[in-house]
This record gives sequence, C-alpha cells and structure tokens, in this order.
Amino acid sequence: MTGRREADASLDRATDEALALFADTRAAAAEPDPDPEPQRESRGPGGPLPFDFPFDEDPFEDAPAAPGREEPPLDVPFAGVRYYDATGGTAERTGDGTEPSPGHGTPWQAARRTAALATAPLQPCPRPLGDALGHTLAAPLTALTDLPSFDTSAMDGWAVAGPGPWRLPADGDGILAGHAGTDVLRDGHAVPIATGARVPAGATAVLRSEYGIVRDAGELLHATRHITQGADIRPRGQECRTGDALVPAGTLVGPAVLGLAAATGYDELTVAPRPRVEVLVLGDELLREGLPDEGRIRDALGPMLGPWLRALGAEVTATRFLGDDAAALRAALNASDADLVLTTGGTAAGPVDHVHPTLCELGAEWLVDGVAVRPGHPMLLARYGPGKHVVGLPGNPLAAVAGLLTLAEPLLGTLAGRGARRPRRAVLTEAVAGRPSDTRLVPVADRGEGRARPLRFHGPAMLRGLAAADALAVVPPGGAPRGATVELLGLPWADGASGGAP
Ligand SMILES: Nc1nc2c(c(=O)[nH]1)N[C@H]1C(S)=C(S)[C@@H](COP(=O)(O)OP(=O)(O)OC[C@H]3O[C@@H](n4cnc5c(N)ncnc54)[C@H](O)[C@@H]3O)O[C@H]1N2
Ligand code: MOO
Repeated sequence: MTGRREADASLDRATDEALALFADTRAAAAEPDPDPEPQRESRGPGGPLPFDFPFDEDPFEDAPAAPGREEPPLDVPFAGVRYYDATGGTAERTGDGTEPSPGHGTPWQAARRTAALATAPLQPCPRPLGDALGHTLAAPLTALTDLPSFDTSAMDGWAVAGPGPWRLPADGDGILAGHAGTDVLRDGHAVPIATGARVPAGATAVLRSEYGIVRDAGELLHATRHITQGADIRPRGQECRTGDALVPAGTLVGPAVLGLAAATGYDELTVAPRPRVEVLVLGDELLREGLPDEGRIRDALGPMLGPWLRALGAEVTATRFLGDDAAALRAALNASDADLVLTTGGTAAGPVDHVHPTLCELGAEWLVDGVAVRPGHPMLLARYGPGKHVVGLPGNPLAAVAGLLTLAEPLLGTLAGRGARRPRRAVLTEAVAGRPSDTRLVPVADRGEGRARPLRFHGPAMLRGLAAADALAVVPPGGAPRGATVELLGLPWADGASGGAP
C-alpha cells in the first residue's frame, strides 16, 4: 500500500530524531538506582484492610535493603541485548559488567515524545459514515452545504408577513417539515407552519402557536404579544456556509462529528485507519477464568487492554496468550502484521523474561529501553522491522497501564494522525511523595473545580485505585506538595463520576 511506503519513509526520519532524543535522555540518566519492592506485612483473611500504600508514601521507597546486602541495580543486563549508549551509538550488552550503566531510563516526557516520533500517520482512506466512529479525521470537515440549507421555522405556529392581524388561508392548509411551500406569502397574510418547515418567501417572522389567537371564524390571526422581525426563523446559513471549516483534521470522530457530517451532506469521511494492534499476553502463571489458586493468578491485562486500546482509537486484531515461551513469542512477533504489537510481562530480568532477548534475536532497534517512571520503569519500545513496532508493558498491572499511556498512546496517536493530547491540569488535594529521578503516575479522582485527590491502592501490582480513578496524575521527580498543579492523563471512560472513590 502506498501509504505504508510513505509511512516507512517518514518513519526513518522520525527514527533519527527519536534516537537522537533517546541518546540525550540516556546521558541524563546515568546514576544507578536500587529498586526495592516494598516489604510490608500482609494480613490474612478476616484481618484489617489488605495492605496498601498511603498516597503520600511512595510504595517503591519504603523497603530498605536487607542489612549487609547490596541492593540490586535497577536494570540487570542481558547477554547480547543491544542498547543505545549515551552518544547515540549501539553496543552489545554482554552481561559481564563492562557495558556502561543504563541508569534510570529515559525521562518520562522524553519517552512520550520518542514514542510519538517513532512512526508516521497511516495513509488516509474513505469510510462510510456508519463505520467512521472512533477514527481520526484525516482532512478537515468542511461544510458541503449551508446549514440550515433554507430559512427554517424554529417553532410550531404561523409564518406571518408584515404587521398583524393576518389573514389565514381559507383551506386551513399549512406547511409541514419536509414540504416545500412555493407560494409567496403576501403582506398581511399568515400560514400555519410546523417546526423545521421551510419558511415561505415573503414571511417576516414566525408566530408561535401559544402567542397567537384565531378569531373571526378562523379567518384572522391576532398576536397576543409583540413579535420582532425574523422571530423564530432560523435563517439559511446561520450555522455555516458552504465551504466553512467545521472540524479540524486530527479530530477523533465521535457521535457529534458523525451527526454534523451527516447534517451537512457527507456519506463518507476521509479518516486515518484505526491502527491495528495485537496483544501478546505472556506468563505461565496466568489463569483466564476462576479463582487464583496455587500460586497462579488471574490475567488482569487481557480483559483490560482490549477495551482500553479500542477507546484509544485502535483496532485490536488479536489477543494471544503465549505463556513464558520464547519460541512462541518470536514466532508471534514474526507473524504479526499489526502496526503495533503490545506484549505484557517478561520485560524484566527474570529467568523467563523473554522480551529483551527475543527482540535482540530479531535484531530490533531500541527506541526506549526503560523509563524513569514509577510504576512501569521496565517498559520498552522497539522497532523490529519496517513499520513493525513493539511496546513491552511490564507485567504488574498498574505498571502496564503506565506503559500503555507513556509509550503506546503517543505512538497510536501518531499512527492515527492525531496530535498530542490536550494537556489537562489539576491541583492536588494532598501531597504525593516523590522519587529523586523518577516521575510518578498516581491514580486520582476528580474532585471538581480542577482539584484531584490522590487515591490509595496505587501499588504497581494493584488496580483498585485505578478502577476508582478519573485520571493518572503526573507527579514530577521530587514529588508534589498539596496544592501543586500537576498534569493529568485522563482515562478514556472517566467523566469525573468517581464520587465514591476511596
Ligand atoms: N531484578 C529485577 N527484578 C525486577 C525489576 C528490576 O528492575 N530488577 N523490576 C521490577 C518491576 S518494577 C516490574 S514492573 C516487574 C516487571 O516484570 P515483567 O515485565 O518481567 O513481568 P513479569 O515478571 O512477567 O510479571 C510481573 C508481575 O506481574 C504479574 N503479571 C504478569 N502478567 C500479568 C497479567 N496479565 N495479569 C496480572 N498480573 C500479571 C506477574 O504474575 C508478576 O507478579 O519486574 C520487577 N522485577
Ligand atoms: O514497579 Mo514496576 O516500576 O513497573 O511496577
């Protein structure tokens, strides 16, 4: 497809920019960072609330290293993994400790920019109106006709010409919506008219039915209140003239855009195709039904990512469950023709974490390999062929959401020809503790009037806070005091209705 070829060409340009940015951000992130998981007392059934991290406490900070034991480095090297060094060059990770420290990863804002620059918009195509919902307008919506396209009665009543009283037609016939009255209304005359009907030439106003009274055996219409010239007539072109720009390119087609497009005469829209996304869920421990049991847990990401991706304007072509099988992962990546593959889990350094080694075997280019954000720091973005991108989401569910919003959303936005999200800000109702070098993404509830309340249960493996949230607050390195203004990443379905959030 020509579009794909064009996309690939500008993708190369985008890659250069992205890699330069990546190199810069790598240079900025050289200090080693221990990453202890919190060691908290767990409480059994019937005990108090399950353990939680208060929102002003960083769940990553409260686990001191065991006495006399050195904390592990943040990013454990893998044999043979290619990475971009601080100068933008590449090297092999040998795992023998001789490679430069990868540090904390790309700063969060830079990671989002890198993801947005990693690709180019897909080739626009026409779509019937009925199939255009959720796509992005690739061309501005311009009016194909005046709206209204004729002088229209805004009320049920009478079209009147000149000052009253007015003489009514002897046959009592009126003008209904959809019926074109052709006779010119002469001064001193009136004709019954329905809302939405075309106002006859010569009419100077519409008199609402509740403001008129018919006397003299139905012959004469009197107004019970003064009406002004043009009253209750919607003049042709009041909303737009033919050729007016109604909605800019890059707008997500929602129901209102569909309605407006139909009103002005469109049968199809030129839209960017929905980016096609394939989800690969990794992990032998995952169950797809029933209760967690014997060390096995329910897959929380399969059910969450599909709808979330669709809400971001993507088409989910498949969700595959691959277990911890490197060969299956490699085969699935090779076989995929999606614009973006999302993997979940397997991004870290465990014995069955196959994402890095597999991508290395496939000769992938690393665009982002770790981000200075909590949760979600092992997230990654790589390209393993022309137009073939993979975003690796960490397995911890809230960390996976952080990866989705940090890397997948900007990339999907670019593929779909949408600009960056409109920044939204709010004032924190409580302080949020920070980390020296990492951004934090914290679920918050909209408290109205631009205030956001940080929610509890925001640990990386938890979804309880997120389920009650309207947005994720972007808390900069160092944390944010109560009253600080922070950026919010809205959740696609949230409308500020989190009244009962904990
Ligand atoms: N030595 C190190 N270990 C870890 C590091 C590190 O820097 N050094 N980072 C930790 C952080 S932070 C995260 S996050 C995780 C990321 O791990 P993976 O992406 O490799 O994910 P897994 O190990 O496969 O799983 C992590 C966790 O999440 C659960 N999980 C996985 N998939 C699902 C799913 N679909 N639904 C629900 N839960 C899922 C899995 O059972 C694990 O509990 O690595 C840390 N380790
Ligand atoms: O703690 Mo990990 O940062 O992604 O959840």
